[in-house]
Amino acid sequence: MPAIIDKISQAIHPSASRAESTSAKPVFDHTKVSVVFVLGGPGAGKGTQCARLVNDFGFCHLSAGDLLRAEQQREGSEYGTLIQTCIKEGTIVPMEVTIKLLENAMRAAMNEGRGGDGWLDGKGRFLIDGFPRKMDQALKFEETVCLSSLVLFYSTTEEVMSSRLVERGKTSGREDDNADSIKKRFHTYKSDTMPVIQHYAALGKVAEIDSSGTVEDVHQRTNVVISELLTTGKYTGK
Ligand SMILES: Nc1ncnc2c1ncn2[C@@H]1O[C@H](COP(=O)(O)OP(=O)(O)OP(=O)(O)O)[C@@H](O)[C@H]1O
Ligand SMILES: O=c1ccn([C@@H]2O[C@H](COP(=O)(O)O)[C@@H](O)[C@H]2O)c(=O)[nH]1
Repeated sequence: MPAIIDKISQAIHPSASRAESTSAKPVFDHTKVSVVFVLGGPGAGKGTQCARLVNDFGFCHLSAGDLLRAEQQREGSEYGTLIQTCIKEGTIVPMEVTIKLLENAMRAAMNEGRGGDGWLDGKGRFLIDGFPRKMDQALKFEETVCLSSLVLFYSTTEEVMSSRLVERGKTSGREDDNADSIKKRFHTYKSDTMPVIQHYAALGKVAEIDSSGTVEDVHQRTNVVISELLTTGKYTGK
């Protein structure tokens, strides 16, 4: 592992040993820990639906964007400025930072002693929202942290997403809910994230859900997919 990447890993998670972060096996066993990636364009409704799935199925919801914003705010973080610039410009933060934040958050959730079906006997279930945004992240996360079970892909038009973001921007306080950043985020989504969705689609691991309708409509469609995944261990799309 190059020195700069080692430095980033150690800074974000000082207790992680070098052996741990370079081990050949992923940290979590995917036969026990379910990871569902949640993708879609900016404003497609990922976070909104994840909140519903937490209630319905006891998932732990980890938003990569939220973790990065928290790291940006953390006193003493040496990545604050880097993260702030990437978010404003709609570009992607170096994968080592985001993957380490996700791994740490997953470990913390696994150690919390959560109850319920999905969390007994070393099991866990995670919604990883807004990640992986780029192929390098997808490959590295699955190699080192956990293999994913499914990609929930929320799709709608750019017009719908844009108007939702502009509306959200009136109260969100987010530095990227403005016309200039939104344009840049769409660009990154098309150039970097669409190939990730295509990659998983080729593996038969994508459930595409039209998120143009009401929150409730989208929620119902999502529940059909997740119920099948959790009952049978896979999603067939039938
Ligand atoms: N089906 C829907 N109909 C109308 N508004 C919606 C719907 N789903 C979400 N919204 C609203 O659209 C905005 C964006 O939704 P949300 O934050 O869930 O999107 P997101 O995909 O997580 O966005 P981002 O990637 O930018 O974080 C929010 O203000 C939310 O309340
Ligand atoms: O894996 C990721 C996820 C997010 N980012 C950066 O954060 C912003 C906001 O993400 P949201 O999911 O919309 O909250 C995104 O535009 C990226 O700049 C990232 O770098 N890597």
